Amino acid sequence: MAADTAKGTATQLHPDVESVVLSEEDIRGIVTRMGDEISRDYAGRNPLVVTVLRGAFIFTADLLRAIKVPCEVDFMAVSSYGNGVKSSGVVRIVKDLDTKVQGRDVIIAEDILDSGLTLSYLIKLLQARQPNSIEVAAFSVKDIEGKQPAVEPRYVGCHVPDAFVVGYGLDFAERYRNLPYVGILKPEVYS
Ligand SMILES: O=P(O)(O)OC[C@H]1O[C@H](OP(=O)(O)OP(=O)(O)O)[C@H](O)[C@@H]1O
Ligand SMILES: Nc1nc2[nH]cnc2c(=O)[nH]1
Ligand SMILES: [Mg+2]
Repeated sequence: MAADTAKGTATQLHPDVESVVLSEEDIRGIVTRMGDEISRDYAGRNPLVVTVLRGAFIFTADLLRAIKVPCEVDFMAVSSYGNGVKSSGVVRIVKDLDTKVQGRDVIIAEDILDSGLTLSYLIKLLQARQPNSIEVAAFSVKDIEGKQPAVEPRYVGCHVPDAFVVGYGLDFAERYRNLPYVGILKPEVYS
């Protein structure tokens, strides 16, 4: 099966992927819309986009090019899933920002909001550095039945089902980040 048939240039579906949730074309539309929203809201300002490595590196690269107002970018690396499909419950800072956050309009760019642990932790950490404002741009939010997200991002790209998804920066044990689409990983790969 092809992962992106709409364009005619079909991408081959990875054998470990059960089904496609977002095609390359879907992703392009989502990121363009998010860039437009941010450009409108931040006109006349110079936001600092904080990329949450590693997962958000591809999303941020696309989002920055969709933002039409001057902006800066810096990188923070955190990890809580390690090589598994369940959060360890502990967010580990692997790399901190080089840029001063005090007085800045911060936009945290995240690839996925799942349990919300990572974003809750980051918001608290960056709030303590006294930014002028802090908002979240989440490319995807996982819909978990009966559970309200712990964080409400100002900018939401899309909702994904309650399954372990990979691609477009999202990994399992560091693999699949390079898939140009987002798909559900076959459970037999991790069970
Ligand atoms: O809402 P949560 O349950 O906290 O999950 C979301 C986080 O999990 C993933 O990061 P991971 O810890 O796998 O590190 P990675 O970005 O290096 O893959 C993802 O990139 C988010 O940052
Ligand atoms: N790759 C990946 N990382 C996650 N981190 C939290 N949820 C997910 C998910 O569904 N996929
Ligand atoms: Mg990961």
